[in-house]
Amino acid sequence: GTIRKATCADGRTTANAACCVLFPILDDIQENLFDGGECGEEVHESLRLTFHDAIGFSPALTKQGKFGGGGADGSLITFAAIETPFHANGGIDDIVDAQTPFVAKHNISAGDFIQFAGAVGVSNCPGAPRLQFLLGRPDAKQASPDLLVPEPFDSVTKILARFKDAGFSPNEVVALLASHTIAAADHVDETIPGTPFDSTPNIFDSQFFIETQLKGTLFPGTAGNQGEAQSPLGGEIRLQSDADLARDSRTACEWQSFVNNQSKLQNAFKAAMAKLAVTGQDTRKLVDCSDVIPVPPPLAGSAHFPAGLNRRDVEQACRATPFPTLPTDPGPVTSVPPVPPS
Ligand code: HEM
Ligand SMILES: [Ca+2]
Ligand SMILES: [Mn+2]
Repeated sequence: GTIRKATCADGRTTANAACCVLFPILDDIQENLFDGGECGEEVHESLRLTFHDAIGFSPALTKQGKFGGGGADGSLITFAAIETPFHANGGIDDIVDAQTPFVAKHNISAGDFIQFAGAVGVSNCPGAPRLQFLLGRPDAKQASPDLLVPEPFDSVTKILARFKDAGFSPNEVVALLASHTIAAADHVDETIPGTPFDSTPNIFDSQFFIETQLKGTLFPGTAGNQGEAQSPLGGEIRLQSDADLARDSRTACEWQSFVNNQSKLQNAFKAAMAKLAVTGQDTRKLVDCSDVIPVPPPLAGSAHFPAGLNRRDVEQACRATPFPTLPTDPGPVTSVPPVPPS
């Protein structure tokens, strides 16, 4: 049949007239939440929020006759008073507080807003895929139960079991963790807020998968923090869970496969995020508004070992395939600067 496009009030077009409501929200959040279209702190936190909202979904609990959570239903905003104090949600109150006025101001459910803001935010990051966005999640009726969000001190077995319960395979877990390429931690080591997980926290590249495979040699701040492992670079922080997933036989080869393979990285993250964003939702009732999401800028830079490090620093964990050959960044060993708060 003919593809009929809707022309919205401001002249922009989208596949479905129901999606027109999103353009004013897009403009508002780009300007007033993401500081004019940056891939910075608010984008990183908005992406983390898509996960913490969606993963509140447990068919295993439902089977026991308990409420298993509504998944990507906006409960983290609607029932913020209950969910933000959960231990694994540490620090999430910042972005919940920042997003709540936008939900109130626009005619959109909290569940839709969280996933829309995540998809728009990711589009500001060079090298990212253009994420899918479906519109129409109903309001959450109940808060998520506690203990469904993975912790950085959980074992690989526990993490994979939690994701399996929510519907995700080990390969999908690894793909979702590409999110940590545009990420920093404020609360793992409270003395060094804004410390990134890779050397390029504003670029959606494979440096996270390279740098997590390097031998850990230092703590960027204090030692002894729960859920932290040694990192290979000053100014960079490593989660115990990321260190373990990079080295576990169930996940190591998939982890390594993203190194210097931008198209696989983009496709796998896009597919896994499409699934995450509708966790617990009836997709037959949602409208595809993906064409409202901006096209991300292309990748800037290419895969490399950070200055001073090379393949001898790799802790090879995938037995099937050798680590890809990469150049070392020229120049003296440097320390990664923090993600500025804004
Ligand atoms: C094994 C699963 C995971 C664990 C244990 C985990 C743990 C963490 C921790 C501890 C932080 C630091 C929070 C802080 O101190 O500020 C963090 C940050 C982040 N996480 Fe994860 N995470 C996991 C999976 C995911 C997934 C699936 C996504 C998204 C799809 C995600 C997106 C992010 C982002 C974007 C940040 C950075 C937030 C910021 O820069 O403010 N994480 N994660
Ligand atoms: Ca990066
Ligand atoms: Mn942060």
